[in-house]
Amino acid sequence: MKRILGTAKGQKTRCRRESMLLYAVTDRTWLGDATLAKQVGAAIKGGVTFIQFREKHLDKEAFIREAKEIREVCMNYQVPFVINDHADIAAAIDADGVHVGQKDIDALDARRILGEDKIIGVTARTVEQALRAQEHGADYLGVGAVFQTNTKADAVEVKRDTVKAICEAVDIPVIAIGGIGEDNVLQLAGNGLCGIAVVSALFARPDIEQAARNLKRLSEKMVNQ
Ligand SMILES: Cc1ncc(COP(=O)(O)OP(=O)(O)O)c(N)n1
Ligand SMILES: Cc1nc(C(=O)O)sc1CCOP(=O)(O)O
Repeated sequence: MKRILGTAKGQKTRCRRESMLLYAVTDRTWLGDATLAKQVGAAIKGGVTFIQFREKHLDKEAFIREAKEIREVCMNYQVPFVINDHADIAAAIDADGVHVGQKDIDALDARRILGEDKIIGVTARTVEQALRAQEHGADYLGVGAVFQTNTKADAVEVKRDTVKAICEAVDIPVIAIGGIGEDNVLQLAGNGLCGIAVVSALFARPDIEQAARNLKRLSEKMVNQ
């Protein structure tokens, strides 16, 4: 199947702004009897535009097996698929890219591992981190936590002024993450964000497809307000 993300060298089309509108980060906490592939499928059907596979408690073998399964789902729907933290695994399974934090490998090293065509996302919590990530070849930034969250134990709050300053400082797309839900997404309007990244507002919900539909509509409104 044709990949949507294959680009000529140097072209900045690895990561389209529209793809950043509703970014879903996986989490098995609320799986129940479902499979993650099924949940991700429902999220995409509802309008999710980007998937990050983030699984902190799987051993390497299970991680790779599951990541390959989710990659297939994303390929079928032509939705970008990145792996959290592990650039080597992203390369090994031909994911569309990797998302790395400030405690992970640098974007420069991720680029060396993955090559020119892959997406590299970086977490930034200050303007300095954002500018360095952009200089080092990041394709987009995740900024958070913009609200209180129970999903990431070591999340650190990022103030709204900082979100805005980061969006103004860089040219690459910036998305917000952390505690975002239908009730507060519109509070993020006016900061220059390209979209939102969510975990529990999708995967903890009984109807993931409907939750995605609601969040997509609100995210579009937030970005355009
Ligand atoms: C889109 C997005 N933004 C931020 C993060 C957080 O990354 P990081 O700081 O590396 O923390 P962990 O995800 O590894 O706990 C993210 N994953 N995605
Ligand atoms: C993966 C992640 N990173 C964060 C950060 O602040 O960098 S917060 C977070 C979890 C976001 O989960 P929820 O949408 O359920 O609040």
